[in-house]
Amino acid sequence: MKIHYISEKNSILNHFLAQLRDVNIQKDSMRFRKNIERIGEIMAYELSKILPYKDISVQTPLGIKQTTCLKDNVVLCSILRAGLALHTGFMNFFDDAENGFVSAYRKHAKPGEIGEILVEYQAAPSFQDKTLILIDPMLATGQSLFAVINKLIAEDTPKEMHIAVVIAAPEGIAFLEQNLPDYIHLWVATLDDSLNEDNYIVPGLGDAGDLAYGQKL
Ligand SMILES: O=P(O)(O)OC[C@H]1O[C@H](OP(=O)(O)OP(=O)(O)O)[C@H](O)[C@@H]1O
Ligand SMILES: O=c1cc[nH]c(=O)[nH]1
Ligand SMILES: [Mg+2]
Repeated sequence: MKIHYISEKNSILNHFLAQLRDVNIQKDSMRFRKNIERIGEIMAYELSKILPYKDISVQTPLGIKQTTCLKDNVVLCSILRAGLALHTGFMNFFDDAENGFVSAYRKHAKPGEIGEILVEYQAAPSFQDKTLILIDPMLATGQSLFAVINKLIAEDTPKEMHIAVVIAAPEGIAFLEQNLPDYIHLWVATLDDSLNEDNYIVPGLGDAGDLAYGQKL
């Protein structure tokens, strides 16, 4: 797996990340969602730098410009729920991408246990020979992404696969590195210290799905 850490240089990304984590600013769920969306836009731009491009000519009102545009079709696929706001950010830049949505949840997980990950709902196009970008803001143990990827690649083979996460724990990165094929790219906005006993990322930001959309039963 090729890993890209995109907040190593200072940029406005760090400003958005700081707001995401701040317990006081988190009370404003609209700002939380908007910051995740803005981070999605930045990640989409960084990721776009390594995608394949093709030569094209564009007719302007005054002449013809030889330039380039994306070569392959892109499919954006996010994991419910927390992936939705990040998905919107990616969609703002990859505006003609196809889109997919997959659910992943932990069945009977007791505190401190990972539990079985169930991937039940899936509404996604074919991504055979396309660029698949899998979107989820939090990479904790890596079990959710692993379960989703296994289900997806059992059905179709993308030409390229990119995983985009906002905050990653070293444990989750190590798990994906050991268990996923080398050709996959992992894009990490920021790397945190570790997981706590409930498999939450520390310092992290808390529960991304709840902060964006409210607590669930
Ligand atoms: O790496 P893992 O240990 O699998 O944890 C990460 C998962 O946890 C979060 O979703 P969550 O299960 O909280 O669902 P939600 O988005 O509905 O809140 C997050 O968005 C990931 O999908
Ligand atoms: O820290 C974490 C871990 C999983 N899911 C979250 O939303 N936050
Ligand atoms: Mg959650």
